[in-house]
Amino acid sequence: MTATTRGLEGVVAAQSSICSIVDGVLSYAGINIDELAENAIFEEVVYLLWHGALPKRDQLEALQKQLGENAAIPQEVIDSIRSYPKGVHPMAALRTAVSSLALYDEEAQDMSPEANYRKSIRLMAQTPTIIAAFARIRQGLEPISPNPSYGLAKNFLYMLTGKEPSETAVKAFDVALILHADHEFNASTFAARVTVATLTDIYSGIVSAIGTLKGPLHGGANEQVAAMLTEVGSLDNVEPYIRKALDNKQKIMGFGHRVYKNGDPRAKWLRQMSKELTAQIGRPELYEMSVKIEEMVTSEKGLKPNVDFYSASVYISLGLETDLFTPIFAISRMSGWTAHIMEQYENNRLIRPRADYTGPVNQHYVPIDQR
Ligand SMILES: CC(=O)SCCNC(=O)CCNC(=O)[C@H](O)C(C)(C)COP(=O)(O)OP(=O)(O)OC[C@H]1O[C@@H](n2cnc3c(N)ncnc32)[C@H](O)[C@@H]1OP(=O)(O)O
Ligand SMILES: O=C([O-])CC(=O)C(=O)O
Repeated sequence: MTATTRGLEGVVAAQSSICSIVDGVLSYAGINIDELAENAIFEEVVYLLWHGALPKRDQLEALQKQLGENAAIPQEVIDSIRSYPKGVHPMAALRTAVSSLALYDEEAQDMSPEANYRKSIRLMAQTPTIIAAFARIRQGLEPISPNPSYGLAKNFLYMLTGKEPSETAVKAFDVALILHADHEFNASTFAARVTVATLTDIYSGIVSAIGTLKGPLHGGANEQVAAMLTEVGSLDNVEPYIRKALDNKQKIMGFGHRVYKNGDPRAKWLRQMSKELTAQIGRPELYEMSVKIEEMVTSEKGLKPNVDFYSASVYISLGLETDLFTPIFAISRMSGWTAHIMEQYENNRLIRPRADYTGPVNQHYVPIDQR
């Protein structure tokens, strides 16, 4: 048997033509993420991940129309969301609600590529609606129906508040969605691929992915960064807070990465957005604290911020509740998860590694009274 690689570090598990990370450069279907963040809208990126090429105008308009038309969720799912305990984490609510979508999807078990594409559209369109509905229901408010004429970013912000979001907020949110859309074999995407490689349905793959993204070592880190900023509280407290955390060998959330050792190319975009947006809302200290944390963690540990670090202050600036940060990541990553699931089905082989057994050997069954 081959040597064990802890955490599968550096292991190439399959071929993929969706997303690459080469020498620290992140590209979707060969297009540098910087160009996409600068020029694209999220729906173009969704199309790019699903089809491997940017959409022409009519193709983009068709996708936007399909996403708009499919954004409403079945009444049964809304009713079930009403029954969830109000205090549960929104990622747990999302995981359950996405699972229940499958119960009302007549195509849930149809494994044809066409049906899986249609389900990908529905999952992409309905995820923001589920999250916004849960966020309102837990506050005792009525959910707001999606507006089919709005883009995905605008619609989500609108469904949360019932108010037309500002252009700045929509643009910032859209860029954040682009930056989080895919990241080759990250843990949640890999979980989705392992799941569907048994030839189970797409919903099962997405439920695995949501459960995996939730963890604080992965997508859950953005919420933890927000908690850290609150605990730090002031610029003066950064030094003692981070010193104590490092002395106690605590992980500083939003730092480090399995693949990027010289910095995450998405972080600079979020850093700049954090600078601008925190100034706009009159809370520049959130950015200043973040920069000071970065300086300290980088100089003491050599660790750079990942995508989750500055996204926290960006989302705080957009007025979003902190426990919605990871579900927002899920909205974006739904595009990548579904792209990877469809790619897995196209060229499937069961994913089944081996374990290096380290337990006792040559043991015997001992009757219960003699143990
Ligand atoms: C979207 C995303 O998923 S991005 C990642 C989001 N997660 C986080 O931000 C959580 C904080 N970061 C981490 O826990 C890690 O850096 C991970 C999980 C992202 C990557 O983990 P790995 O590739 O396994 O790195 P690993 O844990 O081996 O780190 C190497 C060393 O750096 C340390 N280290 C890594 N990240 C951090 C951190 N954020 N704070 C402090 N020390 C850290 C480790 O403790 C380890 O030290 P050691 O060699 O003395 O034991
Ligand atoms: O790739 C990873 O390990 C985590 C990550 O940055 C992502 O999923 O965006």
